[in-house]
Amino acid sequence: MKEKIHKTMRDNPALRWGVLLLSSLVMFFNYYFYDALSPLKDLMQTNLGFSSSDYGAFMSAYSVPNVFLAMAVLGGIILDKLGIRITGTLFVFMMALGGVITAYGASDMYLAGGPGYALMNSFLTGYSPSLKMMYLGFFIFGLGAETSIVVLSKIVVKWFKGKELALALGLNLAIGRLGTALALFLSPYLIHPEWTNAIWFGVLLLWLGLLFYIIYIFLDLKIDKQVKEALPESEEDQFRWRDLLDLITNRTFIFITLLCVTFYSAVFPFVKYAPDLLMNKFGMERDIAGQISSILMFGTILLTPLFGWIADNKGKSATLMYLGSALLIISHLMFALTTITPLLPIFLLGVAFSLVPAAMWPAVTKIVGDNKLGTAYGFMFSVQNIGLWALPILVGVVLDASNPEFRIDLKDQQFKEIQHSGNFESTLNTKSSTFNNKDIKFKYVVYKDSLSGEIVYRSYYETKTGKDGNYSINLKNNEMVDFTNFDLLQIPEDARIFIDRVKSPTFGDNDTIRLLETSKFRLDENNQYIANLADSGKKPDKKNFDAIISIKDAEGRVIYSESQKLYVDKTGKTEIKFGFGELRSVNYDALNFKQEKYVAEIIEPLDYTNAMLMFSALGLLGILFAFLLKRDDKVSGYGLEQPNIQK
Ligand SMILES: NCCCC[C@H](NC(=O)[C@@H](N)CCCCN)C(=O)O
Repeated sequence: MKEKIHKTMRDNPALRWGVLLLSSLVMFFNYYFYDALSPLKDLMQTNLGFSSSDYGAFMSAYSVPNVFLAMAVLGGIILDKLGIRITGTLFVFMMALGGVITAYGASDMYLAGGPGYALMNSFLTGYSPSLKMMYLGFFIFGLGAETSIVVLSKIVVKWFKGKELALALGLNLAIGRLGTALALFLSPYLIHPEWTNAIWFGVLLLWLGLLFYIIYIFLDLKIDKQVKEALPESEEDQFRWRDLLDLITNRTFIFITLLCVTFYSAVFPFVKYAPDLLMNKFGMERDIAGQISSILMFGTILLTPLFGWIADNKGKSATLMYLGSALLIISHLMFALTTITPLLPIFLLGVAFSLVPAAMWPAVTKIVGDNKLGTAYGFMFSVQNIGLWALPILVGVVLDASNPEFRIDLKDQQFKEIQHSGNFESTLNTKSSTFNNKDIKFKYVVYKDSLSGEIVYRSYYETKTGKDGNYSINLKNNEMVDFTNFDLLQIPEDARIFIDRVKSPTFGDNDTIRLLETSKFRLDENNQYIANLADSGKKPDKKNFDAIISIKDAEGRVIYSESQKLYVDKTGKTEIKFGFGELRSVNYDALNFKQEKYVAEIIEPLDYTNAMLMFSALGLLGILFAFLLKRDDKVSGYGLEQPNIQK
């Protein structure tokens, strides 16, 4: 008798791949937010008063629920009981909520005593209210994020089992990793005019993720109806405590789990510090540091499928993991002990981060079998999170201990002298010789007062150190002003405003067209000014255009200049809001400092040597577990060196 074939939505390729796209985008947003704050470490230090230890503690909050509440395991059990729709919505919502709380904890509204500030200020008073609120936010985000990864993987399995499952899971992970890469790349560009915009953008993506998940729910409802009619309910991949017991008594599984925790602890927490390492050790600009860090992730997107193919078709998974662990040590040691171009260790790390995951996750299926896979991954995630929790804290503590005096608080007298002469001399106070005879970059920050921590002026300087780490600089030659409080500018009566249209995004000074030059302007109380371009007869050809707006004194010296996108209406009017664009330069002497009111500090580059040695030591542990795994495989006969695809 001919068997009746039930076609379901799974058999429609467009729908199946559409579901993959939806779930992968949620994964993308999850990974994006996880690393959106990594290029902002120094901004949390200057704007929120974080130390490196505070930053590390905040970053590790993600893993607290997964370690102490074993959320990755518990989430799996909840998923079995409540199903994909309720569990997924709950946990994706937690991510989005956690994102809002994190961003709120850094916002001006909160810092000005907004809701929750007093409460957070009432306990553990040694820690700032911002740190506590942001910790809570990242905790809730982590609570949602790890279980969401389990739910999203389950969705992919649901739609692709018996079809292109390996490819779909690979793409799902690749798109997630793209999220990390893009966060590292994009966040440095989103800090203007307000640095917290980079966090809020990540929050926006998380809510978009929730919307996509809700759209998916309708498809899930429909397919469940179809599958119920077609097939009896499968119990095989449900969580069972007995499976967990089997797993933790399996030596090979324990070795691969230990490799998982040591390996991932030397990568994900490293990424949290990578942009800051590049800015401090190599004096890079934030955007370049973000771009170079993101190469690591972009590289894995290309290389992981390649190594996955090798493991599938040629085998040698245990050897690949061994090799990956060795590369990890080499790369971290390069960062710790050499000043070789960071592109090389980043590239090696990218290869390592492709080799190990490509070989590891499929190898688990050989050790535990398909029906225990959910439990095995949940357990591995929970153990892995111990490393993701401990390492950021440890690295932060090591950084603070190795750089006890990297902030130089300027005494009143020194501040006055700088106001007068601009000159500043010092010697870098580190124990290593990393900063001798080297181009370094440091930051100069002036705060309104020590209590509010409100920044008046912040700029970056480059100089060369001598053989003992000594350096001198003229702080009034502001090389790159990052922020200034426009309200404090003293604008002379005879000042002129200039509006120049930027012709191309990669402009030089000759690539601009002057649209307006006038001395007849008045700024209102919000520093706004409405200009009429029709008066000058040079209306731009577009409604929205990139402009440089500058204020110069009668001698033509720039007092203030920033880039902004302007909008011109039909009548030629355009509204300029000073202080909202990307700052280009400010004249230090025009800042109306009242000397007795301000406090200032120099922030020197951090010495990362010890922190990187710690990552290298983790790599060493990884190679030990990879060796034990490879040796054990010969005895246990799981065939980790055999191709995954049996011909
Ligand atoms: N099928 C398992 C895929 C795991 C991929 C792995 N992700 C993790 O291990 C997560 N527990 C941690 C993610 C933290 C960053 N969002 C990966 O290689 O990304």
